[in-house]
Amino acid sequence: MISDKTTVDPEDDLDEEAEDVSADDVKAIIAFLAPFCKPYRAIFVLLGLLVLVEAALNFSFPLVTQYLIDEGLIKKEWDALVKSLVFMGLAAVTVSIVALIADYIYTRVFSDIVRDIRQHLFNHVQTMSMPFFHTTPTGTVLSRFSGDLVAIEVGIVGVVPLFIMPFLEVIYATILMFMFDVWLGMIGSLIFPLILWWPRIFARRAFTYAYDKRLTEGKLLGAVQENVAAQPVIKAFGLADRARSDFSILNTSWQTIARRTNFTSALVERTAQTGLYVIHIGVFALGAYWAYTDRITVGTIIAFEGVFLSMGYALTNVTQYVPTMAQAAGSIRHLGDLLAIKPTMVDPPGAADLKPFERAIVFDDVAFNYPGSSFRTEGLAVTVPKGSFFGIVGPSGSGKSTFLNLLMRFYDPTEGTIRIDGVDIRTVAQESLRAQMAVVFQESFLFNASIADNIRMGNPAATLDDIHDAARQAEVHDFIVSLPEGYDTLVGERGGQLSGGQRQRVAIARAIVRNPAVLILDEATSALDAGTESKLNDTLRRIAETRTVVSVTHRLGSVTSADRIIVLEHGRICETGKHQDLVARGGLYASMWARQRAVRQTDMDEEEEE
Ligand SMILES: Nc1ncnc2c1ncn2[C@@H]1O[C@H](COP(=O)(O)OP(=O)(O)OP(=O)(O)O)[C@@H](O)[C@H]1O
Repeated sequence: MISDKTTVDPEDDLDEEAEDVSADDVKAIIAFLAPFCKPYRAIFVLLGLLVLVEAALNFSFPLVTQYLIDEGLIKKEWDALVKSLVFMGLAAVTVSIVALIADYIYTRVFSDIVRDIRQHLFNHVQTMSMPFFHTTPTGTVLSRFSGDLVAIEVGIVGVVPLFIMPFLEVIYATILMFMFDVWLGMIGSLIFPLILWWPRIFARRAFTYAYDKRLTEGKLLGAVQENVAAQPVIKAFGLADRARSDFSILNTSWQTIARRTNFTSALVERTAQTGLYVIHIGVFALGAYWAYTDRITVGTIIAFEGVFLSMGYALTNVTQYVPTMAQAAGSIRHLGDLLAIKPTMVDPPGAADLKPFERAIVFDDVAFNYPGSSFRTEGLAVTVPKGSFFGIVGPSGSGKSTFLNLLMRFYDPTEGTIRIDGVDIRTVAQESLRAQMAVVFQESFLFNASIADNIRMGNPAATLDDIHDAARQAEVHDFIVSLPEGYDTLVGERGGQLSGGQRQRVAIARAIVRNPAVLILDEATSALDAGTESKLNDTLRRIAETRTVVSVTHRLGSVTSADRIIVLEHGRICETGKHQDLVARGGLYASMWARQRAVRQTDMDEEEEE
């Protein structure tokens, strides 16, 4: 089983060798698409029938043409003339109607299938555990939804008009050519090696260039993405000229590659067309001579001519579709790889819900290390009684957020257990565990929605009053009502329309409205000014009276009233106790406290001097 610790390789995004389709590729395409096509099988049967009707009518046209010319025009038989013209008229109308219905059906059904694949992929990503998101670059996941899905869409939307129909056309055209005249049929068949193999001389090179072009386009997009994200740094450090010149170098290299790619692609088409012309002239000259010497009829050479040309175009379509199918096959492989990744944090079969929190959270000699990381936390043995205010402090990188990751079961301990009211959290449904918790993360991520909606995400059942109340407690209500749109204000992408402190307070309101049994704060007040932080700390202390609060912080001032504080250093608990005890002990906590007080004193002195 592949676990979601496995990363999806971004290099897989492009398939240099994907200009051809092997039998395995075809099998893989069918195996992948079959479950998505299954719900539409009745429509596929109908589509197959329509395509066959269209093909059969197309097949009859050259035969009727031959009959019209030989019998109706050359022998001047009125009956034959009328019959063939009426048949042609009716057939043309029928073919047009049938083709139109088939077009409607296949475009509709294939867009349904692409929609289903996209939804399936999105649903799958929702099931992934946190290790997947920590180890897989965002761009890689995004490219599955953009480049790969587009390649699949282009591949499957083209399958009827660019593959199935031309393929049928090639079959019946070959039969007709031999029916008209075996020798002409044999000469006409020279078109197969010509169109199928000749362009391949250039096709490989064209494909390598196209691969280079896609790589360069990827780099260009990456450069634009980085540039937009880095605008504050670019402006502040005056890096615009450098950005322009870096981009221009990349853009010029794209232009060179694009020129080569487009010309080579044109060459591929041109060689096929030139070959077609050469054989066409040969066949036509020979046919004309044989018609002149009465070896074949005039109707035969004219009908043969039409069949030969349409077969040439059909073959060209099929050959040009092969690389499209190859790209789709590569993309299907990428999606298959992603879909094969299984979540690592799964609920055991029939896992019961965690009962409402009653007594205590216990870390029983827990140890953990991130996959592939040298950081290790161990010896975590703590008890957080219900209703307590629990502080976690320590230097940067000491493992504070890791403690929270374990508590929320984003990761499982490698040793020891975490129990809530005596129940190992690995044995209960994850959703029920997290339903009792609310978190304010270090990065206050807001969704691109209104402030009210962002707060409501904490609790979909919250009324407007609940939302206002939570915002009041988070010290952000006054600010929100001062905005022209109030609670309906859109916060922009990632909450970019708000300041860091405002975002943080909206995130705190989102956690409060959830009314959780356990409130988890990861540097929840880091972006706030001293005044707001102190008011918010009062709120958090009040909240802690009725529920459990686990707070990770650098600012020791926020945990002075904690019932218990643990001090982490290099992943281990080095001190534990209440604020006064820890200060009195004179260890790491005391020195951190002294440093923070000294900084605060200096700030206050400077303010007084001003
Ligand atoms: N997803 C991850 N994969 C691998 N290593 C990680 C991951 N997350 C954190 N680490 C590593 O684990 C160590 C502890 O990180 P953690 O975020 O728990 O520290 P912290 O005490 O919260 O730090 P800070 O105060 O700077 O937020 C760090 O060395 C970090 O590099």
